[in-house]
Amino acid sequence: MVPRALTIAGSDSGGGAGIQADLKTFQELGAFGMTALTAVTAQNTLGVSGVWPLPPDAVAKQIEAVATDIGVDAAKTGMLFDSAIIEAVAEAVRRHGIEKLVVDPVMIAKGGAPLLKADAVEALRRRLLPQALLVTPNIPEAEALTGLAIRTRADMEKAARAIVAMGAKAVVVKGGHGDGETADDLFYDGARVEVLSAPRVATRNTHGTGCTFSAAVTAALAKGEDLLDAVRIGKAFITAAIREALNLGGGHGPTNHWAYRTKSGS
Ligand SMILES: Nc1ncnc2c1ncn2[C@@H]1O[C@H](COP(=O)(O)OP(=O)(O)OP(=O)(O)O)[C@@H](O)[C@H]1O
Ligand SMILES: Cc1ncc(CO)c(N)n1
Repeated sequence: MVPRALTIAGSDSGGGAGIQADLKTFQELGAFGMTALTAVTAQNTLGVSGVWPLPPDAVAKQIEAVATDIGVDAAKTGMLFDSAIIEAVAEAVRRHGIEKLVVDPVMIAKGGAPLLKADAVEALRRRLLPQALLVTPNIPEAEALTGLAIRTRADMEKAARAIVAMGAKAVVVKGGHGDGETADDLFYDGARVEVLSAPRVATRNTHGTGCTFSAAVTAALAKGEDLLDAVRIGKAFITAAIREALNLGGGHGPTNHWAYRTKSGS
């Protein structure tokens, strides 16, 4: 069987984040990629200059079109923009029985542009998290979801436990925004805590790191990996992509989506 992976996310014209990052990652990992577009952004490495959301019905219809014909082994969500789109996605995921769902709770782009309305955090928490196999917040997103301040490893774990208590089966709180020697992510599935660690790369080319990581986990899940193995594959994929970053644009450049394939083992 061909592994089938769906991304429900926004378009990044710059190609480093959003559905573009997701499709490239799916392809690199040998999963057949499909998309349900939530919004179009005009964006490059310097920032976001425009956002045009799609009607919630258009998002639901895209999910229905692919789920009822091609089938979905695993799906991820990225930029969802507002609570009406979140409601439509939550309902479509439930109706089509998509069980391997990775929720990347995208809120703010690297340059500070909002990709989710402030009043939609509640809808994310109430409607989508209970359906998630995995939620992948960065530290500011974990703080917004839980209301906790996160400074230490113990704080990351406390937030992870709170997110699982909201109904998600598992969570990875990503430590990319820290400043230590290593970029450490904390995994919790209601039973065990695992820290995934990689050397921190000194670079500003980190546009789309979160999208790429969650897409790699989704592709691995579509291929039948179990959850913690899929998260480890995601970590290896993003670490290679950051280490071999492409120096494109004048701001936060994209990661290198082919590095895991071409550089692994080196
Ligand atoms: N400089 C870095 N060196 C190594 N790993 C990093 C670095 N920055 C981020 N990572 C890793 O990349 C993954 C994505 O984490 P990050 O916190 O950057 O996501 P994010 O903020 O959601 O990204 P974005 O919003 O730009 O898509 C995590 O595994 C994190 O540890
Ligand atoms: C469309 C889109 N989704 C997600 C992110 C977060 O990196 C972004 N910058 N743009």
